[in-house]
Amino acid sequence: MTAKRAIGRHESLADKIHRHRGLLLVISIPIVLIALVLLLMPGSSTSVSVTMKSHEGGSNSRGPKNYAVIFDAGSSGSRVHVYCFDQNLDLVPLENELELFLQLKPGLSAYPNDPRQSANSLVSLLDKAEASVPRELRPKTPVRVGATAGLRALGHKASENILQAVRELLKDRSRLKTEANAVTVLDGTQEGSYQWVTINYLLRTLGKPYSDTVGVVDLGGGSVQMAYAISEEDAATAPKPLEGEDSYVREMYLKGRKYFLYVHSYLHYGLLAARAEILKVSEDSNNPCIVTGHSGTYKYGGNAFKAIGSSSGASLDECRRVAINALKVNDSLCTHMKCTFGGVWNGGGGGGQKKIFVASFFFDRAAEAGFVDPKQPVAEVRPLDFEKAANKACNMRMEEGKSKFPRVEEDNLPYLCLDLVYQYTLLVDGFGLKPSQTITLVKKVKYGDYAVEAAWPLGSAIEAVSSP
Ligand SMILES: O=c1[nH]cnc2c1ncn2[C@@H]1O[C@H](COP(=O)(O)OP(=O)(O)O)[C@@H](O)[C@H]1O
Ligand SMILES: [Ca+2]
Repeated sequence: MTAKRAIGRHESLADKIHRHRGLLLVISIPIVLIALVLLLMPGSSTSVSVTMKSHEGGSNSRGPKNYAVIFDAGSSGSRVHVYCFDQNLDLVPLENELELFLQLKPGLSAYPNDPRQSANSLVSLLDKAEASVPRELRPKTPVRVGATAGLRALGHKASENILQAVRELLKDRSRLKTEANAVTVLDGTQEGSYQWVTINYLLRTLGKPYSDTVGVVDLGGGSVQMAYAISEEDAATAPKPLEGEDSYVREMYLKGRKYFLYVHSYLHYGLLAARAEILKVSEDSNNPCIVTGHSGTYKYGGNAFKAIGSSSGASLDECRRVAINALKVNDSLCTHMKCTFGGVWNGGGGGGQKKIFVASFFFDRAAEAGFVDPKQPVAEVRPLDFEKAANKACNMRMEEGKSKFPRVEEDNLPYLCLDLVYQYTLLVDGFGLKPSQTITLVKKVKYGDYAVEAAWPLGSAIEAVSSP
């Protein structure tokens, strides 16, 4: 025994390798095979953006509670979400809600020439978010800032200056942990996949077969995303993306299952960007989408557009035609099996798109138009509800607005016909939904006794607390 131990202690590395060669061979064969498969995979898909391990064994080496602070630097406003997860990656309450959620307007991109002021617009959110994390956990708590369409559209130099100012703000003012790449412009497919993770996490469909998951649409101010899980066979036939675009399919491991996620983000097709596209068409004259009695200018992305209603009234049909043109639905660019619009592959449909959860401006406008209850977290509607409301909005005069649509914000009233027509057109002509198909408009998703905002930052938080 003693002799053996003595030998073991003085064994050289070469001896060890020799002694364990059988074991090493067994371990290395699958590693080499996996590496080969990864190398040979077609260029149509990128792998793992959100890795969420199954935590059944409670193998998380961190403390019992993990906080994450995620800033959503959206084109129309900035928001912060603070979440707290237990070891099983379940959300646990912070005080009496499952998240801290705060928001303000305008967004970072409203200060294109003043990076410091842009970054400082986050101070009040940062201070309150940090205060909600227990003092001793702050240095272990990741903070991320994800900017979306607003900074994407601003161009590289201006947006990088703003992000740098935000990095400095976090360093100077906060004790939260900033990982490398914590402050970035999210690419559109990342934003779409986080949104899909958020909603399916809250619905507890992650880990189930892909056809039990739900698809998501997120209509922001600057861009719109669609994401849904597809079969491995469909993923294999994904066309190559257009030049300069991200690939169509992301592979993700979530709760022990591999998903092939079709995801696409359409930059410049967000609701506020679409208003500009639609107003451009009429230049200095009347626009068929603007409510009668309004004459003004619409500002977007540093440009101003005339927004003048015709004295004979807005027209649903004419406005539809302009919106369809703006979407480039019948674009000759479509070289794939089937396209949505603008030459983009539609993902092939299938089980992961049977149920669609539609978020952000879809919910907000439906609430303002009065066909969903803003106090409810979700509402089941059909695209034709948008058309019906559009018909009413396009046929009113400005002075009737308050009585016909009491919930509409004053600034939105001249554009209510335009917004509702665009939303209907996007769903039906763009994404190819039937006007009568039931879809779920979502603001929040019920999770146990609570309701959580249906927004991409939760997907990012899940990644932040589950990555090594
Ligand atoms: O966390 C959220 N909860 C509810 N609504 C949200 C949340 N985040 C964004 N929104 C909604 O998204 C819309 C604005 O989109 P945003 O400013 O994020 O544009 P972007 O995504 O194109 O950058 C608004 O209707 C806003 O209310
Ligand atoms: Ca957004």
